[in-house]
Amino acid sequence: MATDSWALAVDEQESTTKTIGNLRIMEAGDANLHLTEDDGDKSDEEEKEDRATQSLLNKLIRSNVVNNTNQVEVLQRDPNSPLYSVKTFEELRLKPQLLKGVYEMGFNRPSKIQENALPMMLAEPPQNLIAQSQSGTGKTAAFVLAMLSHVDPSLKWPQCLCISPTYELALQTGKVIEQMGKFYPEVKLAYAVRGHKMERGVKIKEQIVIGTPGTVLDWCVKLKLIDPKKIKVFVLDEADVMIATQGHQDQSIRIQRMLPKGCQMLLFSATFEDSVWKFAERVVPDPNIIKLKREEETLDTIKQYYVLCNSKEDKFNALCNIYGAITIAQAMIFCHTRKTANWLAGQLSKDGHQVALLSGEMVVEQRAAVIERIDVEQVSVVINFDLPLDKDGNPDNETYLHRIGRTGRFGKRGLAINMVDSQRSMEILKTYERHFNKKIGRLDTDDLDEIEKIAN
Ligand SMILES: Nc1ncnc2c1ncn2[C@@H]1O[C@H](COP(=O)(O)OP(=O)(O)OP(=O)(O)O)[C@@H](O)[C@H]1O
Repeated sequence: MATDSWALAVDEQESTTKTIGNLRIMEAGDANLHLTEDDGDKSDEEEKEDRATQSLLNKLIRSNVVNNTNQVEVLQRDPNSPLYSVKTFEELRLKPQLLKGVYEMGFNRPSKIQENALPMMLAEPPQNLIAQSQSGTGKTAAFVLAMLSHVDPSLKWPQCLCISPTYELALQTGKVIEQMGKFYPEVKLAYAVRGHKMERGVKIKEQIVIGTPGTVLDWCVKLKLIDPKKIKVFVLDEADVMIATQGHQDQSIRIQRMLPKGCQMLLFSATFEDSVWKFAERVVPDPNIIKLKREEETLDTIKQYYVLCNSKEDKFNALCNIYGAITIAQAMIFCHTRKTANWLAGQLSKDGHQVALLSGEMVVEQRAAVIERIDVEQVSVVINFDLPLDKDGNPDNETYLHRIGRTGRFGKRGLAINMVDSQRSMEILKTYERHFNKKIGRLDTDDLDEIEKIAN
């Protein structure tokens, strides 16, 4: 990212982020059409698993930092100490090889959360920190930089320990460490994750260890590969996802208890409900706290319409008419069930469209592969083949917002079309209209001139 595009470009990320749980896309080749399906009921277990999956998918589709215009809230442990914030990476006096790594990653200046978090994390003596900000705001990059800054490469034992809720998330963070530390090859990284079989008592020489709580605990206690007393920086990432997984909370606290006094404790979370907060306070004593409120999205740059239909065939015809009348770079289509999504994908493919399907039945790797091939910036039209509903069948404003929010980015005007197939769905549409206080006009898809007009 040679320009400041990261700062402009990314209000989209959170919307993508949020919706990924029920965003299921279909794909073939360089598809220009994505079909998504939201499956209704989920058990608690599935919900939990979804959180980690969602978090991983967010990371995979993101290439930019989320721009957030809200003010950062900083609560200092010692309110009398001066509050430092930086506008450049130079001000942090990083090791040259790390600064080079940062620039090589395309970072021109610290993100909003980094402006405050980095000086705190790099201060001497080390300060503890609890930081909360939505996904994509630069938390991972911040703590990776802090870990890399604190290690002494001449010492051949673990000095920084980072725990993540899942194997895949740990690998993703590991990748960031490797990228940022590209010009600092003396610093080595070990992965304490399942499948990485180690022999008892063989000491780990790598200075940074990243892993999941269970394996890290084993490496510290059972196998004695890590001496927890020598850890200088402890990072607990994705605290909200962490506590959603059975057992992780206790394991994390057990690890934290073994660390020496004076070890820097850092905890990060995308959300901050009470349970996360209670957990954070147990893990991080005397913390500084940094919070960045989530950016609220608006639908101001998006033109919204509805189309009256009687059946799914009718909806399909309407869709074909829309495609016939306007040029659509990429569309995202949301269906309520897998069955509808499959059926529609078949119909559209027959009609010569390139279609990509993301569905609940796909495993995370498949979904990730699909997502990586989709260019969210090219999405100019969002179609609710079925209106979003919560699991009780009621309107779901947040999902509506996040679906529609995928279009109309980067100053372009976006287009959102809702298919309405019953009195009930009309009522639901009206509630969306009232909630967002934005008119949703009727579109007659039999009138090609009219469709052409809305695209201008
Ligand atoms: N200062 C920066 N300038 C430009 N890009 C940045 C900056 N900091 C981070 N990024 C990029 O922004 C994206 C999000 O950053 P990061 O992963 O650190 O966010 P996060 O808050 O940890 O979110 P998540 O937990 O979902 O990963 C990444 O692609 C990262 O490379």
